[in-house]
Amino acid sequence: MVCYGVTVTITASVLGLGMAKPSFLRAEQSMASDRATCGPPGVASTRRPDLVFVVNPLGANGRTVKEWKKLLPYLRSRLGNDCNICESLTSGPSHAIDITREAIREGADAVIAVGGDGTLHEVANGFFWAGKPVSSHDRDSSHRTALGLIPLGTGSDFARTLGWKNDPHEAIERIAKGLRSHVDVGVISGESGDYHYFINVADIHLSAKAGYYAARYKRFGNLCYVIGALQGFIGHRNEDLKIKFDEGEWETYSQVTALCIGNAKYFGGGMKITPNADLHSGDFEVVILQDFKWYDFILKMHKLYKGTHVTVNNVTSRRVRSIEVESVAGSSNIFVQSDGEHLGFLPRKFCSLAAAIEMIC
Ligand SMILES: Nc1ncnc2c1ncn2[C@@H]1O[C@H](COP(=O)(O)OP(=O)(O)OP(=O)(O)O)[C@@H](O)[C@H]1O
Repeated sequence: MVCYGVTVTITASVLGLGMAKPSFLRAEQSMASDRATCGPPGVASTRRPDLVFVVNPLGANGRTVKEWKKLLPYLRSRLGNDCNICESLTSGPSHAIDITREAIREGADAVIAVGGDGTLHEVANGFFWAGKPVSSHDRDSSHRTALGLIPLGTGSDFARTLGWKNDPHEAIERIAKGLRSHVDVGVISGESGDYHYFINVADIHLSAKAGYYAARYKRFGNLCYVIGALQGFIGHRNEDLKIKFDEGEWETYSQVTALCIGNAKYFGGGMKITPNADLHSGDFEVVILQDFKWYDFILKMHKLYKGTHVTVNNVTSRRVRSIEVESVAGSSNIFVQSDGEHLGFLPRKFCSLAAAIEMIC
């Protein structure tokens, strides 16, 4: 097995680069030190935890990898004595999914996304395969790989829900402490029968179209979301949508501008779009904006950032475990995005998977 594509070894113990076997995870069999700090506190272990860092070299328009390189000496000194560390740079979109699946199958203790929400999204997707959680070949059935995050992206919206600053040193401290907490994950299904997962916010129509365009302007930092929104407005029409909540009856929502499904609270570079979403609740907060005109966004922008928009006219908020959405007119061009990544178009179904991933918090 290749040690995850374009890979740089950090510790001498991280072996297996470009070799079929042994993999990097099997290479290190030494005993954990007395100062075991990379796993849950109080858990006695006879092995050093294996940590896989998945780095998007193009995250935040290249800033991610620059910051990461500066961080490496600190990472080595803080964790290298106690943990096996494997760094893996992604070679393109979706590569982080494959890296994560492989790492989990090989028994990694944690897979840590280094980058923005897109990288976190791909790593979270790597925890699943064909609708089921990925598990290790060799570790006992109680073993769970944890998901970690060093937020180094453009928006890094997921981290805001947890109150984390964009401070990589703080993130390394969290990893060193190794405290884990179960978080919910959303699963999206469509006509193709494939499953796709999200951990932050999935959204439909104008905001999803704006996100699609914003991705082209990441070089402008958070300004990309403004440019994306302006471009999204060109030719935009509010649409009537058919919605089914929690397997109930179909309801029609007229003139929907955007529909947002929050597993967490923020999107679009700091907009608190689903302010009551809770990663540990087992459900989503769904916020529907109806009949918004372009000037409504200007007038209500401050409310969207503060999360106080849910009480204004033409905004509905409700908690659901599942939601199915279709276009009334059968339009096949209503955008869907998940965690800021373009996913495709309606129809789609979204379900909450309670406590589906253990996250290093
Ligand atoms: N090596 C690569 N080459 C090109 N694209 C990549 C590569 N690795 C990952 N990607 C893609 O880069 C995209 C953005 O990554 P990421 O989310 O980390 O940064 P960002 O967009 O700057 O941050 P945020 O999503 O928080 O705004 C993702 O869609 C991912 O698929």
